[in-house]
Amino acid sequence: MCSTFCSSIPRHLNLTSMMIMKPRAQAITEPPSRVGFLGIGIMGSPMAHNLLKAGVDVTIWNRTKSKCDPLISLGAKYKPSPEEVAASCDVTFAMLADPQSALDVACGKHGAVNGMDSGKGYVDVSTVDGDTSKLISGHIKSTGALFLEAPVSGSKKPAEDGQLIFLTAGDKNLYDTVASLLDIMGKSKFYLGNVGNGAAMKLVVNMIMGSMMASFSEGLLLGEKVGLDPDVLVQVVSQGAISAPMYSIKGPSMIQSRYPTAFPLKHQQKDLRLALGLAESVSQPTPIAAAANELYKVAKSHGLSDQDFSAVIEALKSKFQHSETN
Ligand SMILES: NC(=O)C1=CN([C@@H]2O[C@H](COP(=O)(O)OP(=O)(O)OC[C@H]3O[C@@H](n4cnc5c(N)ncnc54)[C@H](OP(=O)(O)O)[C@@H]3O)[C@@H](O)[C@H]2O)C=CC1
Ligand SMILES: O=CCCC(=O)O
Repeated sequence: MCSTFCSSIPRHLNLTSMMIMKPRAQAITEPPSRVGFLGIGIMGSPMAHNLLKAGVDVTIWNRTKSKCDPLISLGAKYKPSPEEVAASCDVTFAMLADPQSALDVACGKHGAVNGMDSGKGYVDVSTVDGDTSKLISGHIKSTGALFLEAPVSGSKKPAEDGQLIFLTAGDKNLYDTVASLLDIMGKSKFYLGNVGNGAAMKLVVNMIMGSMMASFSEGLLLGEKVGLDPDVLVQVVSQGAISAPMYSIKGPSMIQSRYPTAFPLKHQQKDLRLALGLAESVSQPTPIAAAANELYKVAKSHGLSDQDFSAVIEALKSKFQHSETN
């Protein structure tokens, strides 16, 4: 029985991966007593808030200080640099926009590396490529500290609800140490082995998601042009084999040309770009993701970077198609 089951698991995941569902009880077992959080944006803010609500001693930093104010008023401590946060905490989380900002905050002037030491840990939950993650890991580990990459699946609402999915890789000791913190912020966590595997898993998942949203956008607009009721189309899609929460959650507002930001379009395009780089590195053809990436680039060029990624549908509307060809 086991050999049949085990042989159905991809070989590279078989020995190093495991998924642990969130235990029902939320008890914290020996958590790090002082936790840092760098990057208080759409995701970082609710994640740090959930730690605070669970009674964790949280110290925060954000490039734009004003975004820290609501959490400070709820009891978070504040330090004026990543270095000072890392120096004052046992474990520091980072939720930054992209590879460059993740690198700057970890390794730049007054970066977290300067405050790290043996006995401390750094958990990067930003979505970056494997090479960036390995670079940050190398700098952190050169101080004697431990490193875990832990990008998340799930958006603003799951972050608020403590329902994220952590895709972790790196130091298993640190994974074990922060497990109870991940359980506060998420509903499940995967440990995937060496640094780079968490980033790769995240990029593959978001590559699929970006293409799905682009395809959904085409379907909505085609349906509308041939006279179908878009609300009924969303219902039909939501009940069949291609049903995905994303369609029923985003569809109704897309029909009204509204894109309240949960996952910024610029970050989805960044993830497609990084996923295409990953595919290139192993000569894997990804023509659908490449076409989707072009669409997100068009949307960005029309000022939609900070809208939700569902705004990619705008890039398919005739006003934008015409301006592209004129
Ligand atoms: N939103 C979502 O649904 C999800 C996002 N992600 C990923 O999580 C990460 C954060 O996303 P999200 O919270 O949505 O994004 P936001 O744009 O809301 O937050 C980005 C954060 O990065 C900081 N930042 C950006 N550039 C720099 C820089 N040069 N130096 C220092 N700090 C910088 C921002 O600081 P400042 O406030 O000063 O601009 C902010 O704290 C991204 O990697 C994204 O791909 C993953 C899962 C879901
Ligand atoms: O990186 C963003 C992912 C958003 C989601 O998983 O819903």
